[in-house]
Amino acid sequence: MTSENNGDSNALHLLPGTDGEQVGGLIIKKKSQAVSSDEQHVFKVPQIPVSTSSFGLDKLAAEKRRAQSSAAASSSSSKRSKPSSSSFDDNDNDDEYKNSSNHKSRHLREQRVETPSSTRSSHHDLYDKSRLPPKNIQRGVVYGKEKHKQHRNKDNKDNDDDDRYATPNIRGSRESPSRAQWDDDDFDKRHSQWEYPTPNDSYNRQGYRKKRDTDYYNRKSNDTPLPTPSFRKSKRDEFNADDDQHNWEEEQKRIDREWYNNEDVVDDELNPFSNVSEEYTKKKEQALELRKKKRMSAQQRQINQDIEKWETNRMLQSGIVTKVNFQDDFDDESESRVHLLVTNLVPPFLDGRIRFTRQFEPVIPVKDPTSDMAIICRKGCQSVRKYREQKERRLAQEKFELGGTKLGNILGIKRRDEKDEQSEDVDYKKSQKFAEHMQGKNEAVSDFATKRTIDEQRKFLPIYAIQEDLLKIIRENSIVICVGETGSGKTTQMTQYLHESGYTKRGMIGCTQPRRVAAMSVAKRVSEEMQCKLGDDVGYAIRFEDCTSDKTIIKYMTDGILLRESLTDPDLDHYSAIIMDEAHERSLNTDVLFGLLREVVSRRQDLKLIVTSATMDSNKFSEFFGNVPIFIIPGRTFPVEPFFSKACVEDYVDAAVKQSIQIHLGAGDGDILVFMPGQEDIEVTCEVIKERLNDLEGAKPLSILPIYSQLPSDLQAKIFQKAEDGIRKCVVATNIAETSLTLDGIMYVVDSGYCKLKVYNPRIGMDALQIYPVSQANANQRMGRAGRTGPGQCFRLYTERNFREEMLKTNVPEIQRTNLANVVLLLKSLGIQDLLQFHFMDPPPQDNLMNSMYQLWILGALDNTGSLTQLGRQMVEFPLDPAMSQMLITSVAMGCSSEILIIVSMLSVPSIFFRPKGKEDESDAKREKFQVAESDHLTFLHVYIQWKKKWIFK
Ligand SMILES: Nc1ncnc2c1ncn2[C@@H]1O[C@H](COP(=O)(O)OP(=O)(O)OP(=O)(O)O)[C@@H](O)[C@H]1O
Repeated sequence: MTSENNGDSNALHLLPGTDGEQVGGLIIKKKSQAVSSDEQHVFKVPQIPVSTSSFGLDKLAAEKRRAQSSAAASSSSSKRSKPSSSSFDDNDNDDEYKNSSNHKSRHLREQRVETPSSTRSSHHDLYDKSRLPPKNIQRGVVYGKEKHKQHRNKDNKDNDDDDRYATPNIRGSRESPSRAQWDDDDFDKRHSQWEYPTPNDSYNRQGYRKKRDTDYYNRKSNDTPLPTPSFRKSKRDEFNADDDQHNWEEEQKRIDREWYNNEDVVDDELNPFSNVSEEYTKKKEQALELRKKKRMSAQQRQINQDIEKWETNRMLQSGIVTKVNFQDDFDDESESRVHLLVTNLVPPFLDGRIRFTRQFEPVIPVKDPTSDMAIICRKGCQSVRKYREQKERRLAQEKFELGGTKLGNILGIKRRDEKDEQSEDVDYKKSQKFAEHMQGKNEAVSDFATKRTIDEQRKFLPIYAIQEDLLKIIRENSIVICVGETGSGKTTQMTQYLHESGYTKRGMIGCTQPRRVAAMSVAKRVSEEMQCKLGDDVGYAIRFEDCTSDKTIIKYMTDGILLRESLTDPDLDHYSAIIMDEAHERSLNTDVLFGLLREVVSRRQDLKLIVTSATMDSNKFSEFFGNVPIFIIPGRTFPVEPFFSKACVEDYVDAAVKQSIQIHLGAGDGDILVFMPGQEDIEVTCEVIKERLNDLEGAKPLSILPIYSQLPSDLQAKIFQKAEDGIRKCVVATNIAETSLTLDGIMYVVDSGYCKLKVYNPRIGMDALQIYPVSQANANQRMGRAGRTGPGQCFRLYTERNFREEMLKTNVPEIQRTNLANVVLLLKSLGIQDLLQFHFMDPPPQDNLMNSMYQLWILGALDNTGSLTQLGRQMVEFPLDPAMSQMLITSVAMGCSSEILIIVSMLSVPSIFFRPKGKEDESDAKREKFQVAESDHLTFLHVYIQWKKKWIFK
């Protein structure tokens, strides 16, 4: 087009201005004027609005205008004659073009003669609708709105700039906006847009339609072909009366208004909602949505949610969708993500290059993990499980007990008799006064004890016969291993023999025991034999309880106490002789004491060390101490007959109950001692025995007594007392009654074959109490509790094959299976820097040792070289776990030592909260009153403070 224009004067298109004289519109300059030939062509952004046609229609229009003006000059009447379709179109288009600039004002509709139409117009339709009954009118309006909406929505997709690009109407004979023509406008009916001469890119249906409609309504009357008779005119003629005509006109106006309100209103001025902002509309829509939602009932909402969930689930299941709310999940993930910086801090002295022990592999306290007994103890006892479930159910039922409630009163359900409960109440404050209970003289039960004097009883013991030989060998050797049957008199008699031989003139005779109860009960027995008050010549010392005095010459104590004493008195100068009793138990402290005492004896020639042991360990002990002599005490006090189970017992509680009842009902006089692994087993056994005896008619009464370490001391002491009215006693105990304990009257022992052992788990750094089969040595010790004051029987709830093939000969030493933090701290404080140089009878495994050292390093007790720090040195002084002693020391700097002291003290004794059987709920409720939500430790402190307040008040 540009090349054409270059040499043509017509290339300068001057469009006429609005007043005719003024040149207006777009002026397209010749290219030669605009740019020099050598200048490079630069495309410019087209000016909008531009009314020129890219197809040269503007030029065509100009030509036509010229032709028109000349034709008009020749014949003015030709204007009125029916033009050819093309000329009419062009003329029409031209007018529209002229009016396009002020088209806004054209939308005001005036009443005028309607263009006749071959088909019914929309206006006509509306008129018809107005004549319908009101119901139909309303329906019709609604229908019209909807229909119109559809059109509008369709049209809105198109360009809105139709006013700017007001394309001339070139539709030939379609001059009437009739319904038929409206329908014909449908683009689908066209073959192509290009069928029409103006393929204006801004052309669109709406624009076209609006243009056409507005043109139609605003066209001057003389633009309408006159010869066509007016439809309205003919209608109006039908009204004869003036009133009718007036009504008709009013009705027409109303229809018109309605039409404007409902039809395609293109002018914003007429649109009452044109000034409404989008924001307002949005708000309104949201409010409407909300209202809709609110109206939905909760039930319906839930149903909808469920349906939605179900659909999502189906979609996921079918595999169409693999993930829903991926973005949400992602957000949640990012919100909950926590960045952790994990630093593996290892002290230099634990870098793996240094060896600390000769024992590298951990030791499992079972001979064969696939053996029957090992599997049974892993599975746990069925009776215990069942009882636990029943108990929980019963407690749940009790919670919903109706007695005492309003509903219960209505139904006539009475509350349980509170008086009965009160009468069962025990004064639990007295419970911890163990020593008081041990002060009174134990009443003899057996013939052996009742019919013989103490002297006679002593002389009856196997050890009495070899007294001189024993004393001789002790005199000649610093260390002697003494082996003898259970009950032969090692624990009670040797101390007295040494005293009688004059060893107490140079110092005390100390006797260590692995268990507290044993230390107390044996001291009590010896004090009786020596006819002195417990704590005077004969006393005992256990943690937190020292029952000795300046006069004490024979001191029974736990091995931990002697170990502590070795810290302050490394050569144990207070002692002239030390008996390490029950050495085969291989407690942690005993093993450490072995190493220490070995050194002490080498330094002190006057110190005598006697180690008592079961037969199996004697050689090992002898070798450890340098092939020292082994002294064997021949014979036993009374025979004990062992009975093995014929088949392997799975439910040891049930078997023990049956065996105990059988003994009680069928066997001769004598008390029963049942060995169980733990507290829960004991409780269940006691309960089931009681239940079954109650069910039996004519069964003799039985005094059932439990004993375990967490039981208050007064209840523990009950096992040493004679049962009321001389009825049979049945003691159900853990292995705390296994060694050194003499319960007068025990003739029958029932051994479950299992015990609980503390086993250290290096992965979690903690000790755990787990059930394991006992060793043969333990089984013999258990059997030995019978036959001390008379012949006895031992019922073993395992087969002989179990005993021989599945049980270890002796215990796995505690040093090989527990946390060693305290031991390491102790050894370091004793100056043993290199643990390899310490003489362990059985060295601890590498993992246990390393973990314990790491724990101490974390607590600040060891430095980077593995040496004891100042803090570590202070920590050794406390008979506490390293963590607790560190807490206590740190509290001084933080000014809260009095509070921490209380907490640590309460943590170091058996639990202060006692849950009596059958009163667990009551006990828990009382405990809750003291509960401090933040911490159990603060709960302890709170309990103490409350107790102190009450005590001061009293
Ligand atoms: N409280 C007691 N009542 C009656 N007799 C007792 C009592 N204590 C000990 N005896 C008697 O003393 C004996 C020796 O007991 P002792 O504890 O010294 O034996 P032991 O050889 O140490 O046995 P174990 O190795 O089992 O500890 C018992 O067999 C028993 O006859």
